[in-house]
Amino acid sequence: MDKLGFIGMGNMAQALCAGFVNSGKVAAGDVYAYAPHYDKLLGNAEKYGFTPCRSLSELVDAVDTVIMACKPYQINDVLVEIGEKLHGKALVSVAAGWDFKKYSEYFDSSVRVQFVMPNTPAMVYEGVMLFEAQNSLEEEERAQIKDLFAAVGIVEELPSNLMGIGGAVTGCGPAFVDLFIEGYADAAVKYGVPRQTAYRLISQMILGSAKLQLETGEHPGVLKDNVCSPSGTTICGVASLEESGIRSACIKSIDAIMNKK
Ligand SMILES: NC(=O)C1=CN([C@@H]2O[C@H](COP(=O)(O)OP(=O)(O)OC[C@H]3O[C@@H](n4cnc5c(N)ncnc54)[C@H](O)[C@@H]3O)[C@@H](O)[C@H]2O)C=CC1
Ligand SMILES: O=C(O)[C@@H]1CCC=N1
Repeated sequence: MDKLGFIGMGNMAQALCAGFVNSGKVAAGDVYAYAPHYDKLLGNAEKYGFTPCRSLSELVDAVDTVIMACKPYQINDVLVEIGEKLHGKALVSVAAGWDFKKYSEYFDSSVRVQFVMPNTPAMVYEGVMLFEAQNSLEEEERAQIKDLFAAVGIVEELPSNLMGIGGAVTGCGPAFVDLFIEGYADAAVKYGVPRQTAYRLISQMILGSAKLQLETGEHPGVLKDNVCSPSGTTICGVASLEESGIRSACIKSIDAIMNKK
């Protein structure tokens, strides 16, 4: 993989591009991007150092590996326009729902396809990069692409049938955690903590709690029990969250994604 081209330069593409370039895995000069609003693309090109392209065709001609990072509903039109040009290239798609099977309806094996479900913490190298096991990349090329994505987070391989639920939890999940940060910051502000201090304290608390679970491998219930002193304050908060059905709310949020038409 010498040159990398993004189709779409929105939130997810920017997180990946920033992570890839800042980690030193790819030189900014080897990254290209196309998005329909050229002025906006130019602004991002200045910010991240990639080369902006005026058309999809110009982008595909310039690169060896294409990262499909526009909205899922836009992909059909993109493929109608430049599908033929993708023959002989590697196509890494991060669009929800566009898995290997779906691309097989459009391409024969001359387009080498890999579906990856990333998440926005890639921007700070703390992402989760889910690789669909079924793919048609060449072995060495896949190892290189995995290595690239490993620069922005952990890489996990999942069978096709688990990519949907995996992506629901890790791809959408950052937004749910952000709601949690916002909610607890509002509570802290209510009791007098300045807002920016509140965000700093709460985000670090979440980061630390996640790290503690990852590094100890402890069951979350055990870690929760370690915070709840008998007759203490935490157990009162836990009881209140249980009354609000916190775990059920989490499960229902994923049901809502899985049942989306
Ligand atoms: N935002 C996230 O956290 C995650 C997003 N994804 C996937 O990434 C993809 C992009 O999502 P976001 O970055 O959030 O969306 P976004 O709306 O921020 O970005 C979409 C980009 O596509 C461009 N675009 C629009 N029409 C186009 C066309 N016809 N041809 C080429 N580019 C076009 C837009 O100008 C924009 O740059 C989606 O398919 C989504 O499923 C996957 C995992 C996480
Ligand atoms: O909301 C979305 O459609 C995308 C897919 C995963 C995260 N964001």
